[in-house]
Amino acid sequence: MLFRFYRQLSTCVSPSPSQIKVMAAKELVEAAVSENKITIFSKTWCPYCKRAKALFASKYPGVATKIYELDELDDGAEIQNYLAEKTGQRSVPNIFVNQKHVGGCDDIVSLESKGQLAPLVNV
Ligand SMILES: N[C@@H](CCC(=O)N[C@@H](CS)C(=O)NCC(=O)O)C(=O)O
Repeated sequence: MLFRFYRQLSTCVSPSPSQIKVMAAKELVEAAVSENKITIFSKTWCPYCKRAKALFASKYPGVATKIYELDELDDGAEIQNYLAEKTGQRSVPNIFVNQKHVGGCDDIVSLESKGQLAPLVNV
């Protein structure tokens, strides 16, 4: 009886392994966005991600860019879920420039073509 009570209590107060993964994903995203000038949440096989990574590499080669390949991370699904919650965007690439969410590939291609990406990068 007492054992069952303690077991129920511990499931209430200590997070489950899946809850821990969700919390870790949130922490990773928040730390990545706050610590890096450019952060790209990507997937290795995604053509839009390849285009976005190539754009930053060619136009802003000297700017530190942190890339997370979600398909290579254990908690990639949780990171993608948290990004959807945080930004309203589920697709990759999901890109942040100087802590600002700028969207996906089409968004940065459009900003770059209008000369509006450089001011965000070079603040
Ligand atoms: N218009 C978006 C298209 C991005 C897109 O369709 N990405 C696909 C991968 S290529 C995606 O996120 N699919 C859902 C998923 O992988 O969970 C952009 O320019 O970034």
